[in-house]
Amino acid sequence: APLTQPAPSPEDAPGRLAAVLDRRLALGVEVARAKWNSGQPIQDVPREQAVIEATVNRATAEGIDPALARAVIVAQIAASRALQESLHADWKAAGQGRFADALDLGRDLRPQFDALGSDLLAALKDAEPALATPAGRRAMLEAGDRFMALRPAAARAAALAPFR
Ligand SMILES: O=C(O)C(=O)C[C@]1(C(=O)O)C=C[C@@H](O)C=C1
Repeated sequence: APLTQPAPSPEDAPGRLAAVLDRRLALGVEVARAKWNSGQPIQDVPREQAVIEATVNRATAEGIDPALARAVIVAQIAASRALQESLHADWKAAGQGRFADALDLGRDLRPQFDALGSDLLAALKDAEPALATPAGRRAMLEAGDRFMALRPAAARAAALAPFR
């Protein structure tokens, strides 16, 4: 997020959730760089299934509506894919070479996704009551547009689809 982005206030649960969603997209940028170097496909279906299953199981254990948790994580994975595809298209058009400083997907990045998953569920649990109301969903969409303003439009739209 840009340095000018105000931090969400403690009582702003949709803002906190939007901030976590933007951090997840920031990880997607790093994944896009790793996969650009390795030539690995952007989509990894077994990994997606594992992330979704872990999220739904933990949500259930923590008293979060599992259907909400599933919809949110499925949307964030779609957003990450859209972001990575957009970046690869840009890099292809620009004739971008290999990145000298990309992180390692398995060793560095997937553990960061797993760690961020805890923050995502904590923020989702706090935002859950607001998200049950039209005003809360509106606040979520506004916060998402602000926090993800600099991400590709397709990624932002996919990330926010469950709140429309
Ligand atoms: O872990 C990866 O390989 C990613 O690209 C991240 C991610 C995700 O959002 O969790 C997105 C797309 C892949 O299909 C699998 C998982």
